[in-house]
Parts: sequence; structure tokens; C-alpha cells
Amino acid sequence: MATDFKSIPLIVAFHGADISPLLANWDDPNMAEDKGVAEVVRQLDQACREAGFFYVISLTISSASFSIRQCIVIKQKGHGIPDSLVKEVRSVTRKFFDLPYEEKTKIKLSAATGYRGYQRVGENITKGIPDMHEAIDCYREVKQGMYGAFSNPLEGCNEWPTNPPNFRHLMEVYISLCTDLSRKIMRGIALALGGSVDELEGKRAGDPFWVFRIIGYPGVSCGHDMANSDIGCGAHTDYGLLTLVNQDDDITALQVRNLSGEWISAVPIPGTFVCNIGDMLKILSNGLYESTLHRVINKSPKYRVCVAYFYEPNFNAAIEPLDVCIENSGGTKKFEAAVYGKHLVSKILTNFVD
Ligand SMILES: NC(=[NH2+])NCCC[C@H](N)C(=O)O
Ligand SMILES: O=C(O)CCC(=O)C(=O)O
Ligand SMILES: [Fe+2]
Repeated sequence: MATDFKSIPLIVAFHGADISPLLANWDDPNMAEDKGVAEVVRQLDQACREAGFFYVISLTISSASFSIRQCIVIKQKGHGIPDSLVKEVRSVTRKFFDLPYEEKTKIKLSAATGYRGYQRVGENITKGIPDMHEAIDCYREVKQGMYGAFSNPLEGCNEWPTNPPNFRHLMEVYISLCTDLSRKIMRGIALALGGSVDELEGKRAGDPFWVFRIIGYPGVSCGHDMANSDIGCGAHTDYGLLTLVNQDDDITALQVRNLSGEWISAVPIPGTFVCNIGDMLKILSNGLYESTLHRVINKSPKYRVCVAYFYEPNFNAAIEPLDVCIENSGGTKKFEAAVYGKHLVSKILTNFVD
């Protein structure tokens, strides 16, 4: 992030009040000439430069209005994922975490499961400190030997609970819709960076990898006596291109760090996703966009649920700054090429040490 933002920008389109022009025109090769698209692209660029975080509206609210940072939002259309599904995903998540520990740990994550499955509170580690959350981690399937030796740790299939009964199906439908939505937002971001609309497809992210985390944060009075920390998830950046955060409507817990080091809350706005950019987009943009530090602290007595979808480059893509971004940032290439899958695996191996 390059500024002292005090709130997270909301992407509001020309007349339409959302990202719908981008969704309506996503496969039009000349979409950049559409006025509505151009306005969304301008806002995406500003949000990514200033904060690295933004809200994308999902709801269909006829003539609802609210005010954030002087934007009055009226008459919103969808981002393409039904709000009923977005809510249902959180609701089955809550049901799963409500189960007894013995039930949850039947799908326990380990090196043998390719780091897929359930992790108890305190098992995930951020900068050496256990995080106060439990989660189910999922990744796009990695078959044996698929990308060579470096993908070995992630080989395996996801571990799904059988209870709640519709859990797996619901999540797989949701993942697929998140992939489609993210691809469209990335086309807007490609234009925002001054590239061609498909700059972030093909060898870079035409066959996107994804990470999916189903997360629960105990409330302050939930009896977790691990008094050593109240941090739900320590300060970190995300690893890939774009994250879509589906968070509980009634608890403010996600915090984003601005330029002067203040923590700015990503206050829940019902019917939106909080989006943020990851390390690979920082590299592609040659630092024009940063992967902003964020953390989670649940100070509420209530249990908080969050489902985070991470849209990533091709697993074996060598990601380096785009020429247009080097030009637009003073002509010096600031980052060497990084293979996305190697970055991911090195992060996972430090998240789970034993
Ligand atoms: N895949 C994730 N974004 N995990 C959450 C971040 C926390 C993780 N322990 C880290 O240090 O990166
Ligand atoms: O719980 C949240 O709001 C965000 C979680 C997060 O940042 C992550 O899992 O990477
Ligand atoms: Fe994150």
C-alpha cells in the first residue's frame, strides 16, 4: 500500500454502482473501450495503488444506500455469486466448527494428506506464533509428479467432512464461482496495470491454481485458555494474485496496515467480498501494487467465521514484472522471477512446523 488510507475503498461503477460492467463485458476483446468498464478499471487501479484492498459488491439491493468514504451506493447489481450461496457457505462452516473436536479431527491435516484438511486452534503458525483459529485448508488437486519434485508436499486430494452432509458440494460450487469471478476481476486489473486484457492469463494464470481456507475464530469468552495470544491470524501477506474474503456480517476483526503502520479495520459490509492482492501481483506490477499486510483479531465474544478463496497463478508459472509495469515504475525491474508453486510450498512448510 502506498498511502495512509483510513478506510478500504469500495468499487463503485459509473451509474451502475458495482463491478457489473466488468462482468457483462469480460469476454469482449474491446472491453476497455466500454465507459462502464473504464470506470471500474480506474477505481480498481486506485484501490490497488492506495490500499491493496477493496470491497466488491455482491448483493442485489434495489435502492439501498449507504455511505463509505463519500461514495453513496445506490442500486447495486450482482458480482455473479448469489448472496444466498455466500451466506450458506458461512452457515455450513459454522455448523462444522460446532461439531465436537473428535468429529472434526477425522479429516486432520498432515504432511501425509498434502497439508489438506482440518487444523485445530493454534496449529497454524504465523511468524513463529500460533494463530487462534481453526480451519480446513483445501487446494486445487495436485497429482503425483504433476509439476516435478517441488510440488510433492501438496500432492493429494482434499479432505471433506461428511457432516454437514452438503458441505463438499456447496464448497465446490462456490469455489468454481469464485474462480470465474476472480478471473474477471483480474482482467480488469490487467487493464488497470496498462496491459492487455489477457495479460494475466495464458502462461501466467490461464490455468489458475487456487487455495481455499474455511476458518473459525473463537470469541474472547469461548474458554480457549491459550492466553499467550489473542491474535486470530498474525500479520501476513497473501501469496498469490487475488483473495476473496467472505466474512461474518456482524463482527469486525480483519485489520489492514496502512503506510504509517496504523491498523485499519475492514468493517464487514453485508453483500460484499473484501478483496486483496497477493505477493504474485506485487511482483507482476513491479511494486506498483503491494500485497498489503493484514491480520485478524476477534475481540468479540462471538465465534467468527470466514471463508477465504485465493486465486493464484498457474502452479508452475515463473512470475516476473510485466514490461509495461517496469516502464510505468521508473524503468528498473525490482523483482526477480519467482515460481508461484515454490513460493506457496515454502509458505505452507513454515505454517506447519513440527
Ligand atoms: N494461506 C494463508 N493466507 N494463510 C493465512 C496466513 C497465515 C499463515 N500462517 C502465514 O504466515 O502466511
Ligand atoms: O479472516 C479473515 O478475515 C482473513 C483471513 C486471512 O487473511 C487469510 O486466511 O489469509
Ligand atoms: Fe490473508
